[in-house]
Amino acid sequence: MPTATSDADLARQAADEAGRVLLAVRERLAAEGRGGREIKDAGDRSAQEALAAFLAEHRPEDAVLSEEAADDPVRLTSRRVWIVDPLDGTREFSEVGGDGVPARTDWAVHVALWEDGELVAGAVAMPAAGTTYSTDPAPQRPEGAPDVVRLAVSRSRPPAFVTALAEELGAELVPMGSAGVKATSVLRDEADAYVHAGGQYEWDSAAPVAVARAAGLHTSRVDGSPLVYNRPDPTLPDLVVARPEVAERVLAAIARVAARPSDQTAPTPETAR
Ligand SMILES: Nc1ncnc2c1ncn2[C@@H]1O[C@H](COP(=O)(O)O)[C@@H](OP(=O)(O)O)[C@H]1O
Ligand SMILES: [Mg+2]
Repeated sequence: MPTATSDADLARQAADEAGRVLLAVRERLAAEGRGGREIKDAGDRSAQEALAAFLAEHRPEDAVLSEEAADDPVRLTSRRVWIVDPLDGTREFSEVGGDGVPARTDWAVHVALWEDGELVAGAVAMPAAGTTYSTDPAPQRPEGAPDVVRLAVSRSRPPAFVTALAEELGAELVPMGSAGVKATSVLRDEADAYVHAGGQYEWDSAAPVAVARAAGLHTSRVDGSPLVYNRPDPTLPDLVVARPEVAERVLAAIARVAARPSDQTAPTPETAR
């Protein structure tokens, strides 16, 4: 159905729709006493179905690259490609508390639009927190330079490189799940930067990076080079999202850690591609 809805609004609507589905699925399965694996799988599947149906209805001409769908090579010759992660922070989504009630809010739905070489719109929904960020209207960012940098880091598998970076910077680590939650934690003033290395895919960072850029945050690879999307190989193993006031400091510290000759924690040429 053709509409006059902007791509940014559509991204937000799509992420919110998948978020509603995810909340309902999680509540139902947790009430039935199902385990983490079942909740993960049902979440991935139902959010993928919701996003695929939504995009097919509203933007039928566009290609889609999704974590949860087979990679269709048509995206490599398409002008417009939606890059989506139906459920980011799958582990946190599936965690149920001792009382049998799911409690974690650090998981997200990512919906980004790539057009002619650039990310042009996107949304990151945090359904359990009742918050959705989109590129338009752009979120506000906190301003000012902190004395002690707070680095958002994976709560389940913090990369050794980021632990070494925190020591180099004298930074505090703030653990949480989901790449989208970590990137937007800078907007919530819970962290000043999100640095990741060692493995990720385009869908993990496309929407978070689109939203972060719209808010005026620094975004790049760990070597400072630009993040490039819709490549034949969707591997995109590292990134930096940072308040502009700390970006130079963080990138300089990353370079020092990476330059340590015997440091096994530095991103290798492969992971820092
Ligand atoms: N070394 C690695 N290799 C591949 N993917 C990784 C990774 N480290 C983190 N990720 C992905 O990045 C997202 C955020 O992870 P984390 O919360 O640990 O920081 C997760 O996405 P999914 O939940 O969509 O699988 C996770 O799978
Ligand atoms: Mg992901």
